[in-house]
Amino acid sequence: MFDRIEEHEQVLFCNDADTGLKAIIAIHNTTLGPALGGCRMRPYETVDDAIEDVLRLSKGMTYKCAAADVDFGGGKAVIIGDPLKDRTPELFRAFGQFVESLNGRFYTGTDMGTTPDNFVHSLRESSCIVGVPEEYGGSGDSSIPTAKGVLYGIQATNKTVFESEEFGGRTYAIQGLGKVGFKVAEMLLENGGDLVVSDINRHAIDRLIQRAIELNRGVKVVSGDEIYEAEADVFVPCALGGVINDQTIHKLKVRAVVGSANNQLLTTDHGDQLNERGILYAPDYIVNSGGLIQVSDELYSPNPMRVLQKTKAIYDTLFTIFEQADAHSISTIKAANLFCEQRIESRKRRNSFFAHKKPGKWTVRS
Ligand SMILES: NC(=O)C1=CN([C@@H]2O[C@H](COP(=O)(O)OP(=O)(O)OC[C@H]3O[C@@H](n4cnc5c(N)ncnc54)[C@H](O)[C@@H]3O)[C@@H](O)[C@H]2O)C=CC1
Ligand SMILES: O=C(O)CCC(=O)C(=O)O
Repeated sequence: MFDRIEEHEQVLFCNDADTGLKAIIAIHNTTLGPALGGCRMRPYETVDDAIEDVLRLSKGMTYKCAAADVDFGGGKAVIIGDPLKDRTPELFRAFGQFVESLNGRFYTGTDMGTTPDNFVHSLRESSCIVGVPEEYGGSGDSSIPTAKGVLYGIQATNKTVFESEEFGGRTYAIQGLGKVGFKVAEMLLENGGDLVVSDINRHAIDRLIQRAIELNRGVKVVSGDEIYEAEADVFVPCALGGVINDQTIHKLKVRAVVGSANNQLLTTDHGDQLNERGILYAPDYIVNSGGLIQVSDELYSPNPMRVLQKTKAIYDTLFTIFEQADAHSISTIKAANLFCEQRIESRKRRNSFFAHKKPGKWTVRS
């Protein structure tokens, strides 16, 4: 196990027989601050799959925090269970108790399979819960800034590939129409984009079709694997990770990949392969950092305008990464990783300098 967790600082297995909670919390790196990352719920086939997912996701958060320049480090949690059946208040309370046991080393909120309402129950047990509804003192649904960030990412990518940041006149293949994907799809439709979409949940598809009718637009629905070979300009993965892999990469007909899904590339090599195929990859953890930007901003008094301003920076950060990749003839994911690793390294000195006791620095809610 120690070989497997490599550079991760801590992995906590949480087991509560009464509520059926089986969760894993992984803290990857706390150089920049306490770990922060959402909690995913999935009916993982094996515990091994859950471990793999939480290790990859928490590492991604370390890079995401560095890219977004926030005072948090990388962590993430996964709950092994079916979001359609197992999301009981008791289970989320038990989860909150485990989060609290980490004594401020880990902050969490929503991710795939969970909603802000679920964490209202965790909040009864822990002060380290972010992104709960405004009426509970949180910053609310973090998928809203995440989706806006994806739109900024698409603009920057369109400008680089098509020399115009306009959304209209282009076709987007969106995989996953959940909290983030639906909002992205809706905004693209509103701005003249054409859509090819897929989701394993029929209800999610029907909801988008309904919205398209309201907007006097149409959407093309494809099933499962067909999304990879869709005739589109941009692939927008908004569901699971690892979707750019040996089986899918040769199917892509798009000129760019920009989406919210965490860990879209199965390996860094797949970033090189996209590069070789002339497909511009906008690194996931930069594009999807809007939610992190919002929840990390809970350190300060609420200000949605400030969050929007910080989310807009995704556009500029992407240009910096595209330029660095170009200048050094490396893939965009390698350029992004280097950018983040240098930022973490430069902060080590700052964070090791003892100034004075700052009890409030990471107090999200007193
Ligand atoms: N919620 C947020 O603010 C953030 C989400 N992300 C990432 O974005 C992705 C989506 O997150 P959410 O929208 O919050 O999740 P969600 O659980 O609300 O939605 C996911 C959607 O993907 C669909 N889906 C699952 N497997 C699929 C497949 N094989 N093909 C097509 N559709 C499939 C589900 O049916 C669901 O509609 C995840 O990878 C998540 O980690 C990243 C940053 C922040
Ligand atoms: O969006 C959130 O609530 C936290 C950030 C996160 O987990 C993510 O960006 O994947």
